[in-house]
Amino acid sequence: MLTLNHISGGYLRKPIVEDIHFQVDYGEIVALVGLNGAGKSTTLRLITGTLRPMSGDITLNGHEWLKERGSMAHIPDTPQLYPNLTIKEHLDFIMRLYPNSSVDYLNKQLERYSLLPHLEKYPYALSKGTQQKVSILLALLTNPHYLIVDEPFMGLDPIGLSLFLEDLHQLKEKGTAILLSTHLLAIAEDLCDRVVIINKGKQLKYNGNPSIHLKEMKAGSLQSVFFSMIGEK
Ligand SMILES: Nc1ncnc2c1ncn2[C@@H]1O[C@H](COP(=O)(O)OP(=O)(O)OP(=O)(O)O)[C@@H](O)[C@H]1O
Repeated sequence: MLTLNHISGGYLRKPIVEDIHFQVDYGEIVALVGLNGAGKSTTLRLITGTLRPMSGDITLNGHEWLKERGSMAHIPDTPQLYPNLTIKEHLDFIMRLYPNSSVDYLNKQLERYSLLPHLEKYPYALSKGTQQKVSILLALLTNPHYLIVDEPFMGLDPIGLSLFLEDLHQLKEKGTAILLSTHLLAIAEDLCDRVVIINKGKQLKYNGNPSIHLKEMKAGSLQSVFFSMIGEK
């Protein structure tokens, strides 16, 4: 499991998030939600190693983060593709780095996400949503034990969104621990097992718990619980 042990972190020595403490179990999908600027992306950057925690630590399966880092995949909010590589070259690169990736799976996914016409193109020639699909596929090909996804649903068209939701369900079934940040509370409510709320850099507690177990949530929708927890109407 992915464990955040009371981590704090930020930029230029200024803490943005403080004392964040929760876990994501294997086979579980957890959503990180909060208003703009609450600290969701900062928290995800601490987990993926783009930022170093100022205090606290992160463990993967009880081990030091660095030792297990290779089993984590990340889908950033803005696709980060290499400008000088075609889509096919990106895929070849990942297939070489992860020799256990399946060519059949790759071909199936290229077809499902309608990426076959784009293989010889460079990233700049693709729409944002198509770049997002490539970014998703690159992460899926690594067969991750931990998947960290920042705002995954925004650029996707309705077909891409439904395919990606299917893939997330499938990864969950296979036992991947999935953490995603989103503003789409209705999707989070449908898809996720638990929700962690961050407000102004602090993690809010729900009935004394570090997260909301959606199955056990009694009062109303996630949206109404979210608004009442952050103190908005
Ligand atoms: N690279 C950076 N340097 C300095 N401050 C930053 C940087 N990135 C984010 N911040 C600040 O950290 C705070 C939290 O930002 P963060 O991106 O983590 O929020 P978020 O919850 O992901 O917001 P959103 O929902 O708008 O994406 C904001 O005040 C933001 O201005």
